[in-house]
Amino acid sequence: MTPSNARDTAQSSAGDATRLLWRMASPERRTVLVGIAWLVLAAALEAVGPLLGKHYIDHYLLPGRFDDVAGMAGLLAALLGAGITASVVRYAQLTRMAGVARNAVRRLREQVYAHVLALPMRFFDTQITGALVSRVTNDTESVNQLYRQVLYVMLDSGIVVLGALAAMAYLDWRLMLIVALLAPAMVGIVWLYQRLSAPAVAQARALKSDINAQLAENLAGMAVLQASGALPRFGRRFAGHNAQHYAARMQELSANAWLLRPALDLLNVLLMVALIYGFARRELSGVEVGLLYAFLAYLARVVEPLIQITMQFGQLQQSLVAAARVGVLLQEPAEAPPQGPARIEAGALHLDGLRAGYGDGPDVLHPFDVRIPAGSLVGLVGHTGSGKSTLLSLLLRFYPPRAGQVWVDGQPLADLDEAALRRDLALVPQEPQLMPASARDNLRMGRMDLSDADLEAAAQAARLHDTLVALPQGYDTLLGEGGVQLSTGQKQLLAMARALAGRPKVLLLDEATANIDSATEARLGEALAQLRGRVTVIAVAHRLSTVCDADRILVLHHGRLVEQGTHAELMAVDGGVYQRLVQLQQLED
Ligand SMILES: Nc1ncnc2c1ncn2[C@@H]1O[C@H](COP(=O)(O)OP(=O)(O)OP(=O)(O)O)[C@@H](O)[C@H]1O
Repeated sequence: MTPSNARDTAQSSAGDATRLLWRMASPERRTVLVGIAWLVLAAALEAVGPLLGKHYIDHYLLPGRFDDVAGMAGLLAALLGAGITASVVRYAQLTRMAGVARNAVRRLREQVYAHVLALPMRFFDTQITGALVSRVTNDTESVNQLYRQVLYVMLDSGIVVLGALAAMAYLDWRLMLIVALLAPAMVGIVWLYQRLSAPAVAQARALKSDINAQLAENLAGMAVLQASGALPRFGRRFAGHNAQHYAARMQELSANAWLLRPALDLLNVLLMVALIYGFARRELSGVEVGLLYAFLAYLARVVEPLIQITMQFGQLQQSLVAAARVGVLLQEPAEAPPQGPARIEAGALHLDGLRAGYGDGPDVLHPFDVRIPAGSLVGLVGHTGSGKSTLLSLLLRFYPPRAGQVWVDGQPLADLDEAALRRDLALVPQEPQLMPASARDNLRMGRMDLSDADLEAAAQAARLHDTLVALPQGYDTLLGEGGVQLSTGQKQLLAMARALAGRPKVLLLDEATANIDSATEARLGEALAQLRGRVTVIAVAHRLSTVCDADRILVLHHGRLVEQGTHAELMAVDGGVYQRLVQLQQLED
């Protein structure tokens, strides 16, 4: 992000960020309003202090009326009572505001998480995982700081300042006006500070997200990094980002160091001089000594909170940028859930003139018309990059087609209820993912309607049961990060069992047997054969032995359906793409 871009982001989004914060806190609007009312009361009680002091000077100290013990004791009791009550009220309210802040951030984080998970797959094509994680964790935490500052320091200090100014106006409004000059001066300082620091803050935030992204990317690809000897190059890239982050933070800190506390301290001294000058021009009678005391006491109550407020602007700036980044993520359009059929009854598919591509790129799948009867086994083959996975992605509704439609049992796939789609259409992906959880939980994947017997039956069918039973705690052994690591082939079997456990109507296999030895593959073939007639299976395979007894094989070439038929029919096409693929594979073997 260039500095000017960063400044635009920071400034244009401050309003959006404020609206977002208000929305998140709005369920507790009443608590905030009641809290403000109590804080006003606390400020009023505190403002009474110097008035009582003035009364003591004017009525007891200067006239020497020390014999009125009862009066002085009353005064002292009033002073103590006001001070203690103000402290208790403030403590209670600030604790209550902290609860509001934490609740608002909890709500925000839940909303961001749910929103991100509901975003269409194409969104993730352009996102870097670490940067997204940074938004959901760091940025929302920074928003918490914002609430704390707005609700605690700014609100509380603002009310104290107003209380002190009101008391000064009651005593002498002309002298109060001299003190009130501090407010526009402070606004000027903060404005200047924001202009100087906003771009640096936004830039530092974006760079921090880059740093997180690089770290996440490196950790995920550690084996490749180490094997390719790329560590020094990545180290230099990391150091580069880190140095830029340091420079951006230093730029912001130097604006902070010059403008916030020192500038206000200077203003404080100037005000003090102005006030004393104001008093010097008046006749210093006995009454005026009490007034001078009260004014100096109130001046401290105006200046210190104002310093507190301005000191917060550095953090405020960062938090606003973070809130804006979270806001942008929340504005990312999610798709409305379709309201169509709630089940896939049979699993008959009709691929009707599908055209597909990514972003603004060219079409990678060109229209063809294929009807797949329910319960049949269909092989999908073709060279690398021919569009096989793209076709599966359309069936999974990860991307909408540019034209055409998939029909499931005569209903548009696009209308199928989301839960039904995910339950009745299962995928065994090319790269199976294990969660850091037990084998059982990895099989169940949150589907609480599946019994242990269902899971074990699926593991039996996927030829994984014996492997799992042999683990230290059997099905309860922790797998994945920090647990037992399965081999790539075993992971594929687990992904297969996971898919079978839900008893899908349509099963998509994306190179599901690529890492499995021939003996296991043959046994899996038997398991798949048992699904015949009950489950529609579409199997993408490079290893053609997997699909040679399929009911039909679809051959894709540069995104076009160029051949289809049984293995025997396709082998009979002299010079055909399928025949060549088989011959090439025989040569490799
Ligand atoms: N997320 C994506 N963004 C942009 N282009 C993509 C994306 N995924 C695939 N492509 C492009 O679409 C084309 C088809 O890719 P696809 O993954 O469907 O091929 P495939 O037949 O499954 O290949 P393989 O056998 O290697 O898995 C390729 O040219 C690929 O570069």
